[in-house]
Amino acid sequence: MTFTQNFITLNNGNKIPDVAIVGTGTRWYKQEETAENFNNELVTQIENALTLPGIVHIDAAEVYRTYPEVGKALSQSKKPRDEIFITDKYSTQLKVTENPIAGLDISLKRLNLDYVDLYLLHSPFVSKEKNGFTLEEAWKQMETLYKSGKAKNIGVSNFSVKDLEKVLAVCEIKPQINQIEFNAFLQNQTPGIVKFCESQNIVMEAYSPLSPLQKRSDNSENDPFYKFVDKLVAKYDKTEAQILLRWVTKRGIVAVTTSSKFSRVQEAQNLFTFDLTNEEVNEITKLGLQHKAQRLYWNEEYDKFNEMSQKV
Ligand SMILES: NC(=O)C1=CN([C@@H]2O[C@H](COP(=O)(O)OP(=O)(O)OC[C@H]3O[C@@H](n4cnc5c(N)ncnc54)[C@H](OP(=O)(O)O)[C@@H]3O)[C@@H](O)[C@H]2O)C=CC1
Repeated sequence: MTFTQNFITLNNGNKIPDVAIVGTGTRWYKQEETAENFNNELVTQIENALTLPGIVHIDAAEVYRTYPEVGKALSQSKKPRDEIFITDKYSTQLKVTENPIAGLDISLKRLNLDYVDLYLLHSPFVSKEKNGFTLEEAWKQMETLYKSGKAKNIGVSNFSVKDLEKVLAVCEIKPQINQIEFNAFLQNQTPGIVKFCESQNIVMEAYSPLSPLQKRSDNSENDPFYKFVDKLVAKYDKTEAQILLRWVTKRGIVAVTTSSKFSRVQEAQNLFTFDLTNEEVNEITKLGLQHKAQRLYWNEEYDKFNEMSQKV
């Protein structure tokens, strides 16, 4: 079987692989980085992912404390650098390094890289009092990194319309990406964000794309959403996860997933061996919207939007 991979073109003309197959947050995330909690399982998972065909997209962040594992796996891989797409994020919420410019310099050294493919501000929760710089100043630093070539693309994460408007008002380089929580049970992390990003040509990345599988009610077998997904599983001979990831990509959004099982990492990289019809995509959207919002991250900040998150 020939391998195919899909890409989305960003607003600067660069391309991004449609799925990130190893997110190094969530199940791999650590509170602190010590020799004792070095995770060999994660190294193996990334090493295995790097043997897969095509460009392998890895999602990292300074706050995940996984640079030692990512760095080790990269150093042992024979995959050429231009077949690896590395995303990294500057931690705005919890101070790890002084500012984005200092942060990326440190992570490049630690990962033994000359550049990352995508650098994101991890959240919009930045203030002069807490961080020593404003959101607008943080974005200016991101632009400096872009111009220096240390970040081939730059973007943001968990940004609302209001946050993006602040950046758009001062930017010379528009964010290429907004990485948000997105899945059938949470179709707008914050009010109107999906349509706004589409109108601004800012590509979205969906973390927690498999939320409907991660957290499932006891009587889900009678639920029309899962019944429809199972019908597609039988029709295409794919897993539930592949159906839901493919739906995200059919919505024009990059899926950011992860797994402790290599078979699932492989399934995610082999996502483009089938297609969903427009009717099927619309039906998943519609049945998903009938669910109440299921938000797994940034609850304190965004639970207030739960009702609006399932209105598009
Ligand atoms: N910018 C941000 O603020 C955030 C970014 N992220 C990024 O996104 C990445 C992915 O997020 P995450 O929420 O983990 O992504 P997913 O929604 O893809 O969930 C992955 C989890 O789903 C499980 N899973 C996979 N297939 C199935 C299945 N068929 N049934 C049940 N469970 C299944 C996996 O378990 P198993 O290991 O058993 O396969 C794994 O623990 C993170 O690692 C991080 O890099 C995440 C959160 C916030």
